Amino acid sequence: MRPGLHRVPPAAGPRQARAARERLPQRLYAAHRSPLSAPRRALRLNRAPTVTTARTLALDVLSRIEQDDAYSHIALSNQLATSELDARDRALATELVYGTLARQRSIDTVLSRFVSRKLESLDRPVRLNLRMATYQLLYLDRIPAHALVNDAVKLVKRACGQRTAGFANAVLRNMLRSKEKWQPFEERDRSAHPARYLGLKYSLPDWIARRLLDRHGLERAEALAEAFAGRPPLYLRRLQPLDTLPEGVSPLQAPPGALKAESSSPELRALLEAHALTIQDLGSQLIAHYCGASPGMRALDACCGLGGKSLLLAQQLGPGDTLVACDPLPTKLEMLANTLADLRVDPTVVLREATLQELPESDGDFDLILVDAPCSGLGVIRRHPETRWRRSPADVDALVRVQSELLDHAVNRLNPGATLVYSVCTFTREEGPEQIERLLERHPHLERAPLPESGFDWAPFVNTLGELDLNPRDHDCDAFFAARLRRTPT
Ligand SMILES: C[S@@+](CC[C@H](N)C(=O)[O-])C[C@H]1O[C@@H](n2cnc3c(N)ncnc32)[C@H](O)[C@@H]1O
Repeated sequence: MRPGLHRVPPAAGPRQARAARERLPQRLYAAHRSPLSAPRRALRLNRAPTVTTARTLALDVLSRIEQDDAYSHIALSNQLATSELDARDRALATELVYGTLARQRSIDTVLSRFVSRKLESLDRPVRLNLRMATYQLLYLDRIPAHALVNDAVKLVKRACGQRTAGFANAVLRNMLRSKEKWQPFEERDRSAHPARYLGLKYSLPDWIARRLLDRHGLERAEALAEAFAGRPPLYLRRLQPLDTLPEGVSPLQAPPGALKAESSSPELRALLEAHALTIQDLGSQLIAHYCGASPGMRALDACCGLGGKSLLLAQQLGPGDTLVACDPLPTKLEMLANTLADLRVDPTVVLREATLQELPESDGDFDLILVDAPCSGLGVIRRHPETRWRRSPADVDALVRVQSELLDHAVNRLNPGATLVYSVCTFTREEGPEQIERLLERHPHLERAPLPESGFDWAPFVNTLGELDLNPRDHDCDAFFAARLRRTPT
């Protein structure tokens, strides 16, 4: 272990710790599991295909996501790690997984016009094959239609036999002949039933479409829904000085150290492995800068997770300073410890395996606290498209309660004049601006804090209250909300 890095054992006994953790519903809590805890189970298709192709790999991943509640990015990266597909096929498999998940509602609407039974009653390999083939027909024009239909039918035959393959063939050939039925939404719904229109066109559950409409009105909600349906760029952050950047990687104007890559490459993967670079969305980088950490501060990253933001805070603090990074999930802290061990950072970093509620008094109070709270995650649905089908309005309500409890605990640990930054990767009003309004009402000694001196212009990223309000349409990054508050000096 490097000097300056202290791993601290859990603060509370197992029963106490479990009780604190149980305040967050297990399903939502697990949504932040680290890649290390991904289940590595065997293929579940009826018969294992003999040769792995982009489509068989994508189907296997889709099957795990549906059957095991796996997370798309984890299931896909596990499969790609053990496959020998070339770069082109890896890209196609990735496109098929994310596209089929992201467009699922639109796909199923069209597909069900050609299948007389309920789609849920079809065997999984048939349903997933039909879904993936429909995705390619509706949204990808570079793959010849007849070739992809033949391929889908062959895969159904291998998984379910000749008779079912005949059924899949009939469905897809019928679809090929009836292009007039390929539009999932009705144009007239745009004004009459805007939530359904957005939901069917951009493949969102109605309740999420309604949240966008309530907050932004139809024009802007549609622009945002369209942006959320796209694929996200690959953003990186420089962790260590580099003489040259890999091909296809270029620096952004702001914030400092932010990079954008055209695609992955072996050279890039080697730099990530060596912790010279890290993958981090532009929005997440901006939030870390928005904290305004500087030498002389005692800082707390209260929900540090894998430590995307802790690393930047650690790089901004000085020798003799302390950063406490706290999270109840040990696998995440282990990954953060591994990264920190490869970096030169000045402050002492204390990794605390605990909930914020369990953080011992002896850790003291802080000049800066970041609460990057568990949230509905709707701002990152481009990266985790299955999230939109797994969340419900009741989850948002439960998370709002968890967030306000975390914030109240954080407020109690602020030194006079200290800064509190609250952030979430979602766009619901309740988890964002309303959470802050209620916090300010509950704690009269809190006030809004000015923007930090970060060496770049904050204007493109903040609203009139100085809150970070990021989205894929205006900023080409995930949707994040963050607010910066200050405890009054006395
Ligand atoms: C949005 S994620 C944090 C992401 C992280 N800050 C980053 O930049 O990579 C929220 C984190 O909160 C943690 N968490 C959940 N309940 C918590 C609690 N009561 N106290 C502290 N952390 C909690 C989860 O384990 C999860 O890692």
